[in-house]
Amino acid sequence: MSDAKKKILIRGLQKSFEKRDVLRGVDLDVDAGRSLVVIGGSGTGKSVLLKCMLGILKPDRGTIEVDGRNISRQTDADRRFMINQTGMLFQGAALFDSLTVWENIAFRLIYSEKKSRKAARDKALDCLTQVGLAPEVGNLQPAALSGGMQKRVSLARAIASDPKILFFDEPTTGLDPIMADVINNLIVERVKAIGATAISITHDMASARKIADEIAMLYQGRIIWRGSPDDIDRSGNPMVDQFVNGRAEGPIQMTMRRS
Ligand SMILES: Nc1ncnc2c1ncn2[C@@H]1O[C@H](COP(=O)(O)OP(=O)(O)OP(=O)(O)O)[C@@H](O)[C@H]1O
Repeated sequence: MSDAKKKILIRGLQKSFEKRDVLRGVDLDVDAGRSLVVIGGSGTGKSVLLKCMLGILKPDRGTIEVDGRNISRQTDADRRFMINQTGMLFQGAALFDSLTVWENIAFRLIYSEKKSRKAARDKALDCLTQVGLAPEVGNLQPAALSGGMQKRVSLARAIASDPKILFFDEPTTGLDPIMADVINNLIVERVKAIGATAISITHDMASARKIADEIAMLYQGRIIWRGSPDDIDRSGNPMVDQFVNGRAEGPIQMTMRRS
């Protein structure tokens, strides 16, 4: 597929904070309808990369194109363009405690898309069913739910607007391995069902293997390897190998910063 057909095309992305160069020229792209997972150690800049794509952080240099439109200048129109086609599952589920479950799912439908409460509630309950929860759950407060149920609700909220792009930020953090697998399966199923393009960031390799069509590894501010989940165990890259196998010994040295 030529670059012009890419859903998201990132070239030469740089972002620094004071003296710390976090992104040093990231090149990354994803075809429409594919699922790309970015892996990398703690503090390598995965969240910074995600925030640049979401329009929360402005890159210092480089471009981010979505459907051929450069959104890296992050004008109000660029942000609206992204918000209108994006759903997001946040690391900590990030549900509003003061709203019921269905109101959380329907929030954007009511306040941004101006749907009636009835239409938004119907859609929210449908989304709840899609993530394997009974409609009655819609009337509960988020605090009454387990962590796994909260993630399901967060996924229901992410898909409620039928987004063309879905972002997943550490979707399995805080879940036991079995619930993590349930969430991974749901992500794969729902992303395929709505035909969205998905970008996830995680350091959970089990999750990456499950939800990715392609995995890219971020290290020292650049993408150092990219390939299919089947190829990652024979990447031939010592950094990838160390990360995938979770070894303390190897070329990647973890540094502890003292404040
Ligand atoms: N707004 C900011 N101001 C200053 N430094 C920041 C800011 N955001 C991120 N950083 C720094 O950028 C680096 C990368 O952070 P980031 O959160 O992207 O890492 P990460 O790969 O997502 O890590 P983790 O897996 O632990 O969440 C860190 O050193 C962090 O302190």
